[in-house]
Amino acid sequence: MNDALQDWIAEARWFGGKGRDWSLTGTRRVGELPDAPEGLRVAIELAEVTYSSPPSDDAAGDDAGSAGDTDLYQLPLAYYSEPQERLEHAQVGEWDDEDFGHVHVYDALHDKQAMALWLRAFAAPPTSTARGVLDFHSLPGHDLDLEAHSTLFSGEQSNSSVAFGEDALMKVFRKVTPGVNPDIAIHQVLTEAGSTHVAALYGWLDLVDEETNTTIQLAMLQQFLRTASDGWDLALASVRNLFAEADLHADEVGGDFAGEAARLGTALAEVHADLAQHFPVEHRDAAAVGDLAAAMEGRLDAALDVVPDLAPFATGLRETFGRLRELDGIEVQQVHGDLHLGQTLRTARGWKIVDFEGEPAKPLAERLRPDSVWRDVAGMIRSFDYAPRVVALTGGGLEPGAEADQRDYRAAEWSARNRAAFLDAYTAERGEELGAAASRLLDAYLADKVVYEAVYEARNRPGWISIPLAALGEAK
Ligand SMILES: Nc1ncnc2c1ncn2[C@@H]1O[C@H](COP(=O)(O)OP(=O)(O)O)[C@@H](O)[C@H]1O
Ligand SMILES: O=P(O)(O)O[C@H]1O[C@H](CO)[C@@H](O[C@H]2O[C@H](CO)[C@@H](O)[C@H](O)[C@H]2O)[C@H](O)[C@H]1O
Repeated sequence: MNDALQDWIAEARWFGGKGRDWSLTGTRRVGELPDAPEGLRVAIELAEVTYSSPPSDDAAGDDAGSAGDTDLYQLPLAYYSEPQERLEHAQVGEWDDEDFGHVHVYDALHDKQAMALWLRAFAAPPTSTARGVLDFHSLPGHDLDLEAHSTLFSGEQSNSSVAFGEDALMKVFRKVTPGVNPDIAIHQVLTEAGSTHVAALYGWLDLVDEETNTTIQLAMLQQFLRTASDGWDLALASVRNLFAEADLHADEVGGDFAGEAARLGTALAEVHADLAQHFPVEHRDAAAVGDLAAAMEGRLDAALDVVPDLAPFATGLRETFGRLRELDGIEVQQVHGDLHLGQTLRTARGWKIVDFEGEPAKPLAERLRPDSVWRDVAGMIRSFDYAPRVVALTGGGLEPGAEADQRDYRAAEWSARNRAAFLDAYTAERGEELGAAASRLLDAYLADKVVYEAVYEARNRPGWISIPLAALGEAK
């Protein structure tokens, strides 16, 4: 196998197999972009990664699989006959290619020349492409700016996003699976329903894979919310303002977030209503709710192996999950599935919610399964708990002379204030009170999310493991 390609995948921030033993067991060229200039070929490869060991554990929502499992990753590559100095930072390697001869290979997403081919293909879908069938779809109602230059986003992402000028944003899905991509399906439905809470979908790219007789959704093109502010950043700024004025209450400080939290609650309720109208709403009977409780208990069992510090909270958590068994049944529908403040963008025209892919580590079938709306509500509420704790942990904004316990008091006040504003607005928009059954469900989803976070932090940000543990300690 191609060692350069394997090394490059291993280092990529979107590669989800880090920390496991794996190897590149195959690459398949599934499509070539038409109309490349002389000296350049641009192709999409599917790389098959095979794991040689099971994951070290199997905890809380992390479906890393077992030995022998494979994942497919999408690699758009630019093949140049001559080296490209301007693309040195995006170099994959240099080798003899069966079709293209001796080539200098670069990550195509960094290359403005290569990305222009994608944009043109969306604007005027080619009838066929060399190898495989790359099927470019465009929704009516938006003329793409074909002069726009591409810029690759640099954030920590599980996929790769490329902005085209100020006009459009293309998200290239990295780990791909045959079948419907929920991000595309949900954006399409919400765009066509006229929702004001998502970035409008402009188009998407399917691979009609003749070898396996399946369709794989490769990329999504949507409205670029260029001037939007990230909800997480806004929340942190609000907390810092509060900490800098330790004598004042959250509602007395400039930058109070409660109005935004309420608008977020309304936006989420509107999105849930649109999703309920356009995707199936199902009833889960008491037995199915028992299965939900059992799944949460199972995730806790697995999490205890990874985070032994969860042990003192296990009995209380089991009681919270067990109380689900007293419910007669619940309604489920299409939801976001992985909602937190980092998935929200504040624009001049209100809040937008992004990334409807669900938890990327979960298998596709699970991500498409209807779930309770309270999963999304719980996700946001956990974010309101995280924000002040993160500011405190990272030493943010404590006024000289202020006591840490005063700051902790303020932190709890900030979380409670925004949780209440969000929840009140959410239930008001749905036209219902938070009844006993909903409250029980919300508590269970909150507990399930904290358990998930303990594992997530242990694996990814051990310095932050105190955040979910402290939340559990205070709830005890
Ligand atoms: N339409 C958009 N306009 C501007 N920024 C966006 C848009 N959609 C997402 N983003 C930002 O791009 C980043 C990655 O988006 P996301 O959909 O969460 O990708 P991933 O699936 O890789 O996690 C986030 O910081 C998000 O705020
Ligand atoms: O954005 P992703 O879909 O990859 O979600 C994962 O990473 C999130 C962190 O970026 C993580 O969220 C947790 O930390 C957030 C602050 O960084 C906080 O706002 C969330 O409430 C908290 O759950 C998320 O759990 C994980 O799935």
